[in-house]
Amino acid sequence: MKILFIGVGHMAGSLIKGITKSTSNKKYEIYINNRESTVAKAQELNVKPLVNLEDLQNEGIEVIVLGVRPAQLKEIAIVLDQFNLTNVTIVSMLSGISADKITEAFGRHPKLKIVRIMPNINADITKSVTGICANHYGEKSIDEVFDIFSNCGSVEKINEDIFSEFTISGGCTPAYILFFLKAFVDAAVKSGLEYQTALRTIIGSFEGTIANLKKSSKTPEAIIGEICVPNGVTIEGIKVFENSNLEKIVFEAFNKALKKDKEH
Ligand SMILES: NC(=O)C1=CN([C@@H]2O[C@H](COP(=O)(O)OP(=O)(O)OC[C@H]3O[C@@H](n4cnc5c(N)ncnc54)[C@H](OP(=O)(O)O)[C@@H]3O)[C@@H](O)[C@H]2O)C=CC1
Ligand SMILES: O=C(O)[C@@H]1CCC=N1
Repeated sequence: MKILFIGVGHMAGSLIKGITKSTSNKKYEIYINNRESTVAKAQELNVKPLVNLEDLQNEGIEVIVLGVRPAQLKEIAIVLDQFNLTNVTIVSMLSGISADKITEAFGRHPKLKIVRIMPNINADITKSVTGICANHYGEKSIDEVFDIFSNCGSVEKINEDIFSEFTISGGCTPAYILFFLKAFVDAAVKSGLEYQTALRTIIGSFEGTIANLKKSSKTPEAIIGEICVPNGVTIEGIKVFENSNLEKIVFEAFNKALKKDKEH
């Protein structure tokens, strides 16, 4: 299957690395277009450059993955709309842009097959959690698109009416988790730990805790209870989180991002 990625920045680059890393049977032929840097990026990622988008028909491209920013959809849709896209599936990773809005942008193709995905930046190490949904015409292609992105981690079918909520939960949380992790590293460094030691220690603690939670049947609250020795040390930090209403802060951050996603 021939797949063309248009717009190869952080997210599409991570997805391409994930797909090329885990596809052992050479099932996919990956092409990219990233304006002037098409050839250089193709070399870097070891995929094929498609410098002129007019060649997409001659090359027999079956799936076009849009990796541009939401604000760049219109300019790319105008270009693609000139071609016959009857046998092409458009895959969009654009946050907040509904399948209907994508169809609107492609004015000449009212029956465009559209599949939306919401991956995260961990795709290159095949650890993305990717949401997927399709419009009516794209339903026929959803399973093959599901298979493509299964090479980047797990994939969840999500109703489009809850796609924004998935976006914050799966797409944004890597940044929020790293923000939290960094705050701990900074605190440890301020307390006197050397930076690399602090980073190694906090990363190790995150990794171990997540692995433990995954294999355990216990809830996060139960494990917190086991760590907080009565009258011990950990509980003092938990009290600060509780008194500063950290949960409310997280809820507000989640909902602020959600509102923005729904505003598009
Ligand atoms: N970053 C993330 O973690 C996630 C991002 N997403 C979604 O992925 C999309 C891309 O995000 P991200 O990778 O972070 O953004 P980037 O800005 O890193 O990547 C966008 C890329 O598109 C290229 N581009 C822009 N216009 C065109 C065009 N007309 N033709 C060809 N290439 C073009 C840019 O090239 P140039 O360098 O020349 O400007 C750039 O390389 C967004 O829609 C976002 O919502 C989804 C989930 C997670
Ligand atoms: O910040 C963004 O808009 C994108 C969508 C999900 C993660 N990054």
